[in-house]
Amino acid sequence: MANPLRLGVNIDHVATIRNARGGDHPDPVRAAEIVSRVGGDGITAHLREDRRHIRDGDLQRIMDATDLPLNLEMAATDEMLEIALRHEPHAACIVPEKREERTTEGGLDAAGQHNHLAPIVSRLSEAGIRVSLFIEPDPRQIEAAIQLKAPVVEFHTGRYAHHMLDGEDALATEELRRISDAAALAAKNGIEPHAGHGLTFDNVQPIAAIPQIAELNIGHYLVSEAIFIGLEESIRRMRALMDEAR
Ligand SMILES: CC(=O)[C@@H](O)[C@H](O)COP(=O)(O)O
Ligand SMILES: NCC(=O)COP(=O)(O)O
Repeated sequence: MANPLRLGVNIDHVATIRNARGGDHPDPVRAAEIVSRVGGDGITAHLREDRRHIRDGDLQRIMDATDLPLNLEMAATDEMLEIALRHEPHAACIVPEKREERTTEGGLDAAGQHNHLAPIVSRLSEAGIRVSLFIEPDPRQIEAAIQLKAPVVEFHTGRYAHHMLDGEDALATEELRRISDAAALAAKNGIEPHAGHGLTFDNVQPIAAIPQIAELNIGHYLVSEAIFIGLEESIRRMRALMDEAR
């Protein structure tokens, strides 16, 4: 039997809705509690430099509210390193960040930033935080992850998701093959492959079927569907689709 596939639920966009009115509602902590209740395997939250969704105070409240592991997505900056070391989440996923972007547009250039990333990865690892690098499914970036001694990589599935959405089947298949090959290469080198970004009920199964992938992190779509079917049902359906694909 293939390895079980974990579902990390990204609750950023609960906070996006909260921040639209500046108050406390809806509270991402309540979302984290629901994730825990319906069998999600972890919480993912991205503390952006501009705090457009998750805020500093959310991190400790999320960690206090549930026993689920927190995967903190963070840019490779001194500020974020200090925050991660203070909170000591289960995992830290280093992501590229541009203030003007609407969402995380691509993977981290781990290959081009070795000297900048190396001390950050070391400090997080020394603190017992499991480091993940959010990268494109590219052998060059996997080689960089090996050099950096990152135990985990998360492949950015945004390109695949866009091709699926636009009905570009051949391009989607090609990107799926890149992700599948990259997962095999990472696993062969002792790195645990994860994947995420832009995954939906319609496109999740081919990614979930890649046997080496151990975890999917999914957020925007789950929160969007929650408006219509509730967060519990949204997570349950995603979980069922993932299990079926496996
Ligand atoms: C890194 C990543 O993919 C997630 O953090 C997710 O997309 C939600 O955050 P943004 O939409 O702010 O990028
Ligand atoms: N790292 C990807 C993630 O956490 C969720 O991305 P999305 O589902 O919000 O696009």
